[in-house]
Formats: sequence, structure tokens, C-alpha cells
Amino acid sequence: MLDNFTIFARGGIILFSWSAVALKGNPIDALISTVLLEERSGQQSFPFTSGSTKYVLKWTFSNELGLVFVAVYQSILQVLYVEDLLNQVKSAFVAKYKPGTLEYPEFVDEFQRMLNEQEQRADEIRKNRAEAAKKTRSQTQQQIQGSKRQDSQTPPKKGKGSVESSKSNGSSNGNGALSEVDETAVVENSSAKAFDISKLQKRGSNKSPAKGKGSKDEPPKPSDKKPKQMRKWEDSKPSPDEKLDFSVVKPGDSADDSAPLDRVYMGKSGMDVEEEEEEEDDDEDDDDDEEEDEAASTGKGVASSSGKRGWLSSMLRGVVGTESLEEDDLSPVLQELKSRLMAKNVASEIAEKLCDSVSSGLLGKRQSSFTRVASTVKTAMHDALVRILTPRRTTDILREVQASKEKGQPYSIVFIGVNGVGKSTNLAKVAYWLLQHDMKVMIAACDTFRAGAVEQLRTHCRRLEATSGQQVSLFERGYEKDPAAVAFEAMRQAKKEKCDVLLIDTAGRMQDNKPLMEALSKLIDLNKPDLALFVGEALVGNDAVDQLKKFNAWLTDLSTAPTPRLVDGIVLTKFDTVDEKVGAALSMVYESRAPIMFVGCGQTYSDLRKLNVKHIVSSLLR
Ligand SMILES: Nc1nc2c(ncn2[C@@H]2O[C@H](COP(=O)(O)OP(=O)(O)OP(=O)(O)O)[C@@H](O)[C@H]2O)c(=O)[nH]1
Repeated sequence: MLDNFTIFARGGIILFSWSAVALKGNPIDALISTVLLEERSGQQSFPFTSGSTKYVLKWTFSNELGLVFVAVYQSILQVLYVEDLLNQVKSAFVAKYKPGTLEYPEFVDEFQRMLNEQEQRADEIRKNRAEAAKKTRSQTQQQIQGSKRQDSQTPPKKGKGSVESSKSNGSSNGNGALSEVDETAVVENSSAKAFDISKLQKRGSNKSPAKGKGSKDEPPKPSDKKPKQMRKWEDSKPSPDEKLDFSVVKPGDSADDSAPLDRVYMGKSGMDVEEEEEEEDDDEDDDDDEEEDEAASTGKGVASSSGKRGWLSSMLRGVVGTESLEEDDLSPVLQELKSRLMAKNVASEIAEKLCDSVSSGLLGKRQSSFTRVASTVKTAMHDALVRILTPRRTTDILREVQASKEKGQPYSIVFIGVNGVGKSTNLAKVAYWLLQHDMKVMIAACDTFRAGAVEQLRTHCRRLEATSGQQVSLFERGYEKDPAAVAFEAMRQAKKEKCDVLLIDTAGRMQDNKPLMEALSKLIDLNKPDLALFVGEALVGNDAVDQLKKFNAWLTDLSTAPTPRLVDGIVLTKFDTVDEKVGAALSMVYESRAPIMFVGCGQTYSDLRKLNVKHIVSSLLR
């Protein structure tokens, strides 16, 4: 039995809503914010939990009219007819729909009739199944009795095929009767309620993701990542002025050798975390793309549809919008886009999901005349990428720090991630940026695992002090201590010293290392930092998804808090090394639903930027 059926326009207006029972929570709002607005509509269904009630939502679109049809039912029930009902209701409603009309009172009866028909049909299927099961049972029993009779005539044989085993096989075959909510349907007719989409777009950061691999039960796999090595970024010997790699501590490392830093950085006064400069040649790129689009829409479209349509008609469909878009029109262009995304290092899984989502948003849509399929698809993909990459939560950390300061609490940020991605270096860059804004900063050395980690931070503190002329305290308790306890003490100390911000460094850990993940989960549960930043390299491809999926899965599985704390934001490092291959940015945001808070783009303290969505999107689509 269905719990709810809703029809709404993509703009957010509800045109029709039917309910058997009042829904718990807001499953339709959740569908809009986490599936439709985030380009996940290529998936088959959406699970939603409110308290002890678990729903499943299924949907279909009328892209031509910009309508969404959603059916909601409880996951303990097996509603056999959902897809059929969605399609039947869609055809019936589309025939009636008049843009601008907000009420469809006459549709209530029609909907009820379609629902009753589907339920009757489902009842018949269930009855038939039950009868078939009964028949099978009685046949099995007859066979058992037959074999018993035979057994009594022949001497008993030890071994396989005993009566007991065939008996147990027969009895396990139940009739599969389904429990259903038996309540009178309440028709909540289309009082044209409007969703507050702006409210929906503000996504909370504590959502539990669907548990991925790497759950508790999965044994940790041995890491195949090479041990950390000093990186060499240029062939020529880097100048000490520019290098931030203090991950290997040299004997006699002191504040004196940091002196040149201030010359380098003081020159860039009033420095801020700036948006990356916008590409001036965006327009030119678009022109180039037009030519490629043409090739994709004509050449590939013809190739894929040969045998189904004539050459000329395929060509025309590629160029002129005379018919609504079908899978055959979209798939060659989407294939081309998917390859482009993957060539830019977008994880294959993410490229696939995105293309599915864009396709489901375009199928059936009528094109305006003289529009190429390729440009329609590319525009849809462009919009989808912008939507995904545009942060839903604030990335204005300074404002959050200020708010915390007013409450007399140091604002705490923990940096987490796999080994060698640049956690300590980028933590130091964030410290430098905060110092530029006259914030009092303390750094907590909670990597109590890797030899040299504490000294690396001490060197950063000295250089930061020398560069900014402000004090930067380091809180450390050496090695082999519980990092959660060290962070706890650091929090207390930061408050005592009236620090504005506490930056917590943690040990690098591979995503399959359970003991280190337990330590991280404990640190986060105990200290509840204001921000948990996942530091990830822009160089990664498919592994970006695996890292984030598993970090979040461990944090969910191991947490003892009522609402597990997940990754709040991302620091994308080594962006200076990837040229156009910016796909990791998309993969990480899509997987975690967390925004990119900072982009690390070099090895000096000032090499920290904010994400430029426009730049990323145009690089991805070039
Ligand atoms: N080119 C470039 N190199 C970077 C950037 N950020 C960090 N690095 C370099 O990456 C290397 C590793 O940086 P660390 O900060 O030690 O990495 P980590 O994640 O703290 O390492 P572990 O504590 O061992 O997990 C160093 O050589 C850094 O200089 C960046 O944005 N661009």
C-alpha cells in the first residue's frame, strides 16, 4: 500500500498530493534536496528514514512539462505496482496539465481509480502466488509420503537424500503474504503548496550517508600506498624561501633558517584567500566547443542510431529540435561528455552517475527549434556541475570564528586525510591566513604516530611567527599518546590562552586502517570540533571517492554520538600540479556533499585559495 503520491512542478509548486497516512518527517523535501538538486536522479529509488519509519521513494519525470511524480511507501512493504502506477498517473496527468493551473480537484477520483486498479491487480498476483505456493507444498508432501512408503519397503540407506532434508525444503516455502497499512485514504487535494526550495538548499552537514564498503564487518585490507616520501616539485633546487616541506626534520632545524620567509610573504600584504582568477578565455572555449558539439551531435548520433533511423532523419534530430529527446539522441553525447569528465580525472563512478542524472532530466524534453542535442546536453551538464560545486553551507570561516569568539570559545578545526596529502602544510597555510586577519592561533600536534610530525609543526610555528610577527603556540604531548586526549587538553589550553582558533593536526591514515580510524572517531566524538576538514590531493582519480566514502563510513560506524559527525568540508591540495585535470574537486564534493573550503596551490604560506566554481566547470567541460 502506498503512503503518498505527489506531483510537483520543478519550480517547487505542488500540483497534486494524495496521502493514505500522514508522512513522518519530510521525505519529499529530502528527495528534492539530496537527489534532484544534487544530480542523483539517475538512481532507481531513494531511501528515507524518520525515527523508526523507513520509506522508499520512487519517481518519474515529465521533462517536457517540467513535472515530477513521486510515490512514497514504507520499505517493509513490497509494493509491486509502483513503477506502473507512476507511468499511468504521469500519462493521465500530462493529458490534463495546463501550465499556470494550480488545482486539479477532478484528478483525485481518477487517481483513486488508477490506484484501486493497480492494487486489485497486485492482490490477484499475490493470490496466484499463494495458490502456486500451496500447490507446491502439497506436491512436496505427496512426494515425501511416496518416498516414505518406498522406504518402508526397501532397507534403510544411510547418506544423502533423507526424508528430513526434503521435508525442511518444502516447509520453508511460505506464501509471502504482505502486511500492509490498512487505513482509509485521506485525500489532501492540491492546495498548491509551495516548497521552500531556498530552505531545502541549505543542507545540514550531519547527514548519515548510505553505508558504503568499509563498514565495521569488513576486514581492513593491507594498504598498497607507498610510504611517505619527500616530494620534489621542480628539477632545480627549490629556494628555501619558497619551500614549506618540513615533513622531514633536519638536525639543527631552527627559527633562524626561516628568516627569508617574511621577505617573500610580507610583500603580499593584505593577502586574502582569494578566488582563483577567472579565465578570460572562457568565451573562446565555448566557441571551440560549439564545433565539437556539432561533431558529437551529428557524427556520433548518426553512428549510434544507424539501423533504427535513416541518416538524414538522425542528422536532423541532431540539429533541429523537432521531437522530444530520446535515449538514442542523448547517449552518444553523454558518452562523449563522460569520456571528457574521466579524462579530467573525474572518478568513473561519479561521471556515470552524473550522466545518468542529466539523461533522466532531459528524456522526453522537447527542444526549442534549431538547438543541437549536444548543446542542450552540454548546457544541462554545465548547470548540473555548477549546482553540485556551489557550496550549500557557508564557507566563510572568519564569520564563524567571530561568532565563536563572541561566545568566548576558541573555534576548532581538525584536519584529516590519508598520508602525505598535505595536512600539516595546509594547516600552516590556514594558520597564516588567520594570522593575516589578526586571529590568535594555537596548533595542536595530534599526530602522535609518525616520527617527526611534532617537529614539523614546531618548524611551521616558528616560521609563522617570524613571518607574521604574531605568536603561534604549539600544543604537544610528544608521541604515542592518545590523540583524542591531546586534543582535549589543547582545547582547554586554547581557551585558557584566549586563542581565537585551534587547528588540530592528525596522523595520516589509509581509509582501510581500522585502529587509526577508531582513534580518529574518538578524537572527533570527544572534542566535537567546529569543523572537520578532509584534506585530499587534487591528483587523485577514482581513489578520491574511495577515500571519502570510507572515511565517512568509518565515522558513521564507529561513532558513539547519537548523530555521527562526518566530513564538513574539503581542503583540495596540490592543485598547482594538475593543470586541467581538476576532476578530483568534483568527485570529492559529489561523494561527500561537503564543499571545498580551501584550495592549496603551492608550497608557500600564501598559496591558499577559494574554489572558483566557474573555472572548475569550464576546465571540466573543455
Ligand atoms: N605542490 C604542492 N605541494 C604541496 C601542497 N601542499 C602540500 N604539499 C607538499 O606535500 C608534501 C606532504 O605534505 P605534508 O603537509 O607533510 O602532508 P601530511 O598530509 O601532513 O603528511 P602525513 O602527516 O605524513 O600524513 C610536502 O612536500 C608538502 O610541501 C600544495 O598545495 N602544492
